[in-house]
Amino acid sequence: MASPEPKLKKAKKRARVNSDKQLERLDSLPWNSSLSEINDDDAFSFLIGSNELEGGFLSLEEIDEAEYGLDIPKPENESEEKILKGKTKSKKRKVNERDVSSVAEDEGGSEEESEREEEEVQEEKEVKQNQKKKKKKKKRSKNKRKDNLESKAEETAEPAAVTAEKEDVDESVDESEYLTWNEQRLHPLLMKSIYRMKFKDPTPIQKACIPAAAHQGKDVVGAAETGSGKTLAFGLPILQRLLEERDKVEKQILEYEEADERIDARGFLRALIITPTRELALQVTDHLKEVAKSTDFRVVPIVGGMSTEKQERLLKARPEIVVGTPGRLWELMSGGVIHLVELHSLSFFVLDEADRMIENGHFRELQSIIDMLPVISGSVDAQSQNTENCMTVSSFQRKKRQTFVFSATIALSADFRKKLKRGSLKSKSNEGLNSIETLSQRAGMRANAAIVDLTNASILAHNLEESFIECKEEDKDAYLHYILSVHGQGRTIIFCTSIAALRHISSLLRILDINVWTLHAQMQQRARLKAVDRFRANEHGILIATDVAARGLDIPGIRTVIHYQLPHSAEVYVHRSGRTARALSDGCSIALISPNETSKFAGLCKSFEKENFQRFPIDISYMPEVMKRLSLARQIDKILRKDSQDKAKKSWFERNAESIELVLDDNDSEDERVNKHKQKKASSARLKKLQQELNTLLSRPLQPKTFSNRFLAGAGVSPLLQNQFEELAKQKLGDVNNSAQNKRRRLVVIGQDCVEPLQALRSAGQEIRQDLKEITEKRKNIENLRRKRKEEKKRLHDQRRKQRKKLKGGSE
Ligand SMILES: Nc1ncnc2c1ncn2[C@@H]1O[C@H](COP(=O)(O)OP(=O)(O)OP(=O)(O)O)[C@@H](O)[C@H]1O
Repeated sequence: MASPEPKLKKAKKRARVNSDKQLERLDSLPWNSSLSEINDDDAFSFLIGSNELEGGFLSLEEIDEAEYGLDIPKPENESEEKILKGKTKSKKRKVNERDVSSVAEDEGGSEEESEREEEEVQEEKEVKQNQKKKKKKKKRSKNKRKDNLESKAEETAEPAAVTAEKEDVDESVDESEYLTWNEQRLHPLLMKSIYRMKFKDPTPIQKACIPAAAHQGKDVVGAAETGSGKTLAFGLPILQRLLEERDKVEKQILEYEEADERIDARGFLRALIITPTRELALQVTDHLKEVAKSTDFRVVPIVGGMSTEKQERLLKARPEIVVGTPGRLWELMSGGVIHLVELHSLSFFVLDEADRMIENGHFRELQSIIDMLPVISGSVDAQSQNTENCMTVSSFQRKKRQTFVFSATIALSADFRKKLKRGSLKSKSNEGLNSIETLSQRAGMRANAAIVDLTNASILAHNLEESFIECKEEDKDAYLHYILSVHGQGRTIIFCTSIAALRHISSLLRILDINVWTLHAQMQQRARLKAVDRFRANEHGILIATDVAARGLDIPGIRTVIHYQLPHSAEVYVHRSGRTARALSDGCSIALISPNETSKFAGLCKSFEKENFQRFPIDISYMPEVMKRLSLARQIDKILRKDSQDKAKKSWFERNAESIELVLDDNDSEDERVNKHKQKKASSARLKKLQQELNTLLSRPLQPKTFSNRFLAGAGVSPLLQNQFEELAKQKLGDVNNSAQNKRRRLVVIGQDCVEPLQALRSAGQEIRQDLKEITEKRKNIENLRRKRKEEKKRLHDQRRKQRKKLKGGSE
């Protein structure tokens, strides 16, 4: 056996090499193994003081130092290891050393040895003096921190809501209004944010997820209706545990007096949150930033459509929480961006809107990202992999990490609800790779994950009133115009399935002097964000969007969602409709259903287990006027479209000619040129005339056909309508030529006190509630009738032909 002295010296030397920055850094990590000595049985006990924690944090043994480029000296025996555990134990260490050297003395050491000892004592003195100097310097800041921590320690004994850092909390906050948060035992800094955001109670999904995720360290599969606060259901546990970790480390410094001050849990990627759309990633980032405002944790979005260089710069600052879309994340990961590749520090992996992730266009990149994650011990996937592959998965790779999988519509995916009820996500071997279960397992979801399904049978938000309008395809524009002009209150989103339809209606509505913003995937990211921002800023804004806006977009005050075209799946319908009736508010959705969408609609109703939807009430007396305006708008649109197509065609020719240095000859004959000129003039005159006509119509309120001026002074005219007419009188209607000004004035509406669609729907009552079975039945009957008529027609036709043939044959 080697004598203890040389080893001791070696170790001491190493301990003195605290100028080695990397080592210092590792020492200061919150998962420093020295901390786990507090309770040897439970490496995490120092974090939460109990054994209930099942994962989420790393201990030093779990880090692959080589991956961090850290050259960490290997301890040769236990005593040495203790010394290496840093300055925090220098006091203990000195006692040990003295013991060891006294043993050496007893054993009778040589002169050389005693010289060495003298040297060591001298060195020790020097170190001591330095430390004393440092100590004085540090004392003041330490005392300050001690005060903070002591007060925090006292606070943790009390419920969080009562004890939130009082000095920082706005005095006007009445904490008694937030008592329901007590059970969640959230960190005072998080409670501070909750007070600021005025969230009086946790939502049901938050109530269910926070204890499991934050206090028991469990993985979570969460399903709850749209707008139910799922972001914070995973966001709060992440921040809670990062804060707990930070506090424990700080407490640790206090306990070990000479501990190194440079405790910095920052600088490692701790949480990676993946969302299917850029807007959602940005929104989740903002939401988490808002909650993390009082902490020093950084949240950064990594999404496509924005400068990669800028995002790389953001990542160089090593934020703890990254929220991103699969495409850009994978681009940076595969490009070797260090912060995204060093995933051994990752404690949380979140799939928001998980069911969307497994659809085409996301899955491949997501799978690649998941394959980059270190394998977790205890995960369903690891269990199966270990048996097959135990030689290749080394122990350091098996990390503790929590996986959260959330969506409003998880339960709609095949058999998922059954599995949720069974309480197991284990997939059958024959299931496709792109199922949520397989994905979750690959991401390291453990078998004992908490499964929280709070969705009701219909999956739809409970504050949502749903309705539909049955109409011909070509009448959809008229009904849309009706809803926006007669009711147009609050923010409205109109969803289209195709970009062509989006362009068509946005153009028509703009001609009808209705201000709209658009949002679709072919737009530049900057324009997309601008559209959302402007929509958000306008109380009565109208956004026409494709399904890029269907998921997650959280804009308060959206009162109405209109499905101009039905989506391809029930999930998308739920998410689209879920842009309204969020959190504590209500809202309504209106689906415009053309004859060839009826069976799709019936299918939707079936998946939501809904027998009946309400028919949206229409006052048909407005329709003649609506149609008149619409017809003018369509004509204008046609002319404008043709004009812009001609221009585009012309400029295309010119551009191409230019690129091959061709001088374009005007081949048209004189007659043709004159003709073209005449046509152009006629079309612009017609355009002007149509615009004038439309402006005249738009300059007065939309009137029902039966409306008569003699009712103006009488009862039955609402104050609002009265007001509008009075204003109209002032405006001098004759001045219709001043169209630009008129446009800005935008006097829409209204004969119904401008009731918003939800109100109209509610006040229309039960009478219009329509049994869907009845609708389908009716439609079937109509189709049968049509078929019979067709058959009859054919039969008659054949009969006549036969007769003619007969007659012909007879005459011959
Ligand atoms: N405890 C709470 N009390 C009141 N409002 C809350 C609470 N928690 C979150 N909210 C608010 O509710 C809104 C919806 O939250 P969030 O976007 O997280 O819903 P979601 O369940 O993720 O919806 P979706 O499924 O559509 O993505 C947000 O504006 C959020 O600020």
